[in-house]
Amino acid sequence: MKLNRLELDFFRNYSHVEATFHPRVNLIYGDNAQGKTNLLEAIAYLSSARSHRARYDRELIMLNEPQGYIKGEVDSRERTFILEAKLNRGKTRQLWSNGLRLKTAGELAGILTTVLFCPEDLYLIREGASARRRFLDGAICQLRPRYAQALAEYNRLYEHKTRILRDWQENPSLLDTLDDFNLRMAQFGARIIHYRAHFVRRLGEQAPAIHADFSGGREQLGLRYETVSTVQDPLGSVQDIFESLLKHQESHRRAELDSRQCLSGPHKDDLVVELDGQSAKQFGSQGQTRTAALSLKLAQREIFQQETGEWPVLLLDDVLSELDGKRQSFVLNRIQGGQVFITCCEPEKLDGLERGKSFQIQGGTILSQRSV
Ligand SMILES: Nc1ncnc2c1ncn2[C@@H]1O[C@H](COP(=O)(O)OP(=O)(O)OP(=O)(O)O)[C@@H](O)[C@H]1O
Repeated sequence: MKLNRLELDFFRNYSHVEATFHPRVNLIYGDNAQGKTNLLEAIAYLSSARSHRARYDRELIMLNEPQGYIKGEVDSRERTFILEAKLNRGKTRQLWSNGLRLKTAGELAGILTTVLFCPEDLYLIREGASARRRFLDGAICQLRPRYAQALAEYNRLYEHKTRILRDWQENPSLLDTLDDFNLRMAQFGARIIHYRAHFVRRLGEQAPAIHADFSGGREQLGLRYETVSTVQDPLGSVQDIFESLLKHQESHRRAELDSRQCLSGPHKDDLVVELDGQSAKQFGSQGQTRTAALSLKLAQREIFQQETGEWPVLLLDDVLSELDGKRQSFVLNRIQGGQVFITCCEPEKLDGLERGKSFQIQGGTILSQRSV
């Protein structure tokens, strides 16, 4: 998968820009607040009709303009696609693929897939378990639509059960439905654990090798999936997991009623990341946790490639700072396969680029571009 060309009109701070990209590495550089992230955001929007940092599409339209427009030429599945998105202030956005109007954003899936790494992802290792669950969920949803359905249903049940536990003392009749919610949460929870465990196993096959390359063989990355304590074998059958979840719910019933919180289920799962056998969260340096977080995303991309035969386009926003020279060189030159976009502020980083194209961004324009 690769993005050959991009055209933007009235998107964020770009009134009009056209760019032709390199099939491998594209380095987008410039001072702060010039439009580097905006460019990556436009590319990511073409893959999912969603922005990672805007809640509403109207934020993406240039201030005081009625419409914004994104157009990309993408090579994917041995064909060329022209993808277009028209963003309308006050109206829903419109999407096209090769001139045909798309009814839903879901129809974009598989044409242009992107894996985005943004500065917030640097905290993937250091933050609480919810950040790592989000990473797992996003990655598995990209590959398995059934997982997305199970997760949506589980979250819906979780919300309901949370309300029952919160209000049961004022309204005891709510407890009549608790067993039914527990049963259904165990059914969907078992599927979630099954998918997560298998995905973490795949990650565990890919990420350590990437991390070893990245760190010049100096560090060993280890991954462990932590789930509900009664689940002895998360890779086992969904039926066995289901029964273990029921047991856990039963043993926590009193505690849930007393604390009025939902304590049992995979909504408390974690992905434990270790470096040389020590918790990366507690002991990893800034550079090490960055490297580990990036290795996980790169592993996600490799798993996608193995499953579909296509490399997702990798969007790396501001990842080079705080990496030493060797680790920067890995990002610039040794990320396997597919197309990569990297933003940075320092023009010196260009010297480290062995093959690709660089774009200097200033005030929503491409001031200069150069191939190496
Ligand atoms: N809807 C919009 N209309 C016009 N300008 C916008 C809009 N949204 C954001 N901007 C402008 O875009 C600029 C920020 O661009 P962007 O986030 O791409 O910066 P950047 O080059 O990645 O900077 P940094 O290096 O600080 O991350 C800001 O000047 C902001 O005011």
